[in-house]
Amino acid sequence: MLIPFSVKNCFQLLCQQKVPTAGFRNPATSGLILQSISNDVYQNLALEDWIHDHMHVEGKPILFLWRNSPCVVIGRHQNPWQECNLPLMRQERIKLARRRSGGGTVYHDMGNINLTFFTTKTKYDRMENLKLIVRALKTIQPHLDVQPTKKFDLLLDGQFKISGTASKIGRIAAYHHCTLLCSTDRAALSSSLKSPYWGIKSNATPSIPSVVKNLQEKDPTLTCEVLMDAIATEYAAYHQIDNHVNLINPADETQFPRINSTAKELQSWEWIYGRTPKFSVHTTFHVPYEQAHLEIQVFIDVKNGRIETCDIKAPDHWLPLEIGNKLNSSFIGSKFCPIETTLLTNILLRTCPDDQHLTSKWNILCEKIRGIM
Ligand SMILES: Nc1ncnc2c1ncn2[C@@H]1O[C@H](COP(=O)(O)OC(=O)CCCC[C@@H]2CCSS2)[C@@H](O)[C@H]1O
Repeated sequence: MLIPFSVKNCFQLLCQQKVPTAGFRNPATSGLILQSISNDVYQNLALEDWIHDHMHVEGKPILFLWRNSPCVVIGRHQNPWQECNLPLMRQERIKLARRRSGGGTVYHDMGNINLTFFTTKTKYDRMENLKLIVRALKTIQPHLDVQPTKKFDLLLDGQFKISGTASKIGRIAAYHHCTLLCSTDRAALSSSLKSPYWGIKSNATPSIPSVVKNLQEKDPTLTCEVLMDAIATEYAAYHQIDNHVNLINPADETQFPRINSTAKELQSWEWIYGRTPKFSVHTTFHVPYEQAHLEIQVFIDVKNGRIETCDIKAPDHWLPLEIGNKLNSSFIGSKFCPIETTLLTNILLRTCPDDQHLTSKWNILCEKIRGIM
């Protein structure tokens, strides 16, 4: 059920903005500036969905400002194993999120500002939004050299990426969202976006890596607060609205009915990993054997994040064929995920002969397989 912005629920207060007395403008075309009080990527992405789904034909343009605790956000049609360093992210508790818009992978933390420009489909204009950001930057620091590119990045000094863009266009509404690097941890950004896996083949959208820089490295006065304030002021001036920034809580169901179930869906394994386009892995492991090494080949097809076919080719004398086959078939249908693999292989090991040699080989092999997940 679509709940219009202006009725009883949620944005009642926010939507009842006064139209300037002498103005001829329709209140529906004025605008609204929102800022999230949450730093949870799933809640903030859910709010984007909510606004997108509830925006009607006459909808006001909305600017939504939000920041997240450390996370990596992949595009709708991407493969997280190809795009990021999942073991490192698990270790450092960097969340992984899949957004609804297409495009590449970016890293967020509290030093990165996200801006979402909601409009009707007809008013959607990414270049106009980027120019607005550039104007805002110039009001604080007139000498900054920031230019939008053809792919809608923002470049500082003609070479450093400070902003990346993605968008979603619906039947009625559309949004353009982009990042703005202010004081992000660049070491965490580059290590999180370096995949340790190899041998993956897929048709997933690849990211386009760039050399990035923070605005604060150029000018230490450019804090996130200063930047958000300047952008809100510029947005207000452009739309001739009050520059009041409305703080909102994206977990508040009295304002955004049913939003928490969207956040939960965005956080689910099925959405984050399960939506990965079909891919295959062909890799080789080396395991110790009689003072040397022995080669094991692995072929795995993954569909909807689950193993569709698995062929682990280990020499017979190292792993009895029967056990290898058991392992291959037990993987079918299971999640391409280290936790699930641990559970599965522990159960399976109990059905194998109680042989210390075999157990240690099994553990080595399973560790290697977990390493590609
Ligand atoms: N935060 C951030 N900002 C700008 N550029 C980044 C960032 N993190 C990584 N990168 C660089 O961009 C490339 C990927 O560029 P690529 O062009 O492939 O992808 C994008 O730009 C997508 C932007 C999505 C913006 C959304 C807005 C709200 S939710 S996410 C990556 O390899 C890094 O080199």
